[in-house]
Amino acid sequence: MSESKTSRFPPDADRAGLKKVGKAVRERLAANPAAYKVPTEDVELHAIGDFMTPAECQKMIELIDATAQPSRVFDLDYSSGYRTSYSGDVDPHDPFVKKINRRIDDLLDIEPGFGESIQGQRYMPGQEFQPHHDWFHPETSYWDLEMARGGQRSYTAMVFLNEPEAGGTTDFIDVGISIEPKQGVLLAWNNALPDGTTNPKTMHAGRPVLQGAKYIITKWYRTKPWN
Ligand SMILES: O=C(O)CCC(=O)C(=O)O
Ligand SMILES: [Fe+2]
Repeated sequence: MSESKTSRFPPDADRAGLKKVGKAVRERLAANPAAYKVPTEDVELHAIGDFMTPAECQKMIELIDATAQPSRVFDLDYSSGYRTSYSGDVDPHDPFVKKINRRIDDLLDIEPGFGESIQGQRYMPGQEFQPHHDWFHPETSYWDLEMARGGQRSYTAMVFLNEPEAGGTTDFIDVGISIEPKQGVLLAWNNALPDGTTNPKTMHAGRPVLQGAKYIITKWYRTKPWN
């Protein structure tokens, strides 16, 4: 990276916040018999089955279809092919969306204000989300902005709303884990290590859908109130 810039925020900004959120969620999920810990040392990754009912998933799919726009990954635009799904914030004031939001906050025991708005995504055949980290990288153009409005991304929660006929797995590339979409299943992972440093091994991808469609919701949590 040739660009050099001065930042108000060091690369490990938010280390204490990441450590604190990680500890709270770790304790919460350890006490939840419905939370299955995916067996790897590299990433704190849990799956919770039947987190949303089939009827709730269907309702969310309809909201996504009503709002979907080409996805943007910050300064990478749609045409870059990095993230080719359709996405959009489902209406955060909708009572149904609020209910699901509260349920995710409660599952993880993260303060409600720390979560970004739920984002819906729809992938059609050929569409994908290429390998990336959900945590913000210090050398990006939006680093200072994001550090100032909520801080680093701490936890990610994602729910599979349906099952594409082929493709569309969520792969943790460095860990060698590939997760098949299963309706109603929530995945949650810590973007940091227990010491509060960001975890490079959280690199993951939404692989191309080969047949059918894939619908998910994602909610990213910060370390401070987000707006
Ligand atoms: O579609 C997927 O499986 C991954 C989505 C994802 O990585 C995200 O929303 O941050
Ligand atoms: Fe992601």
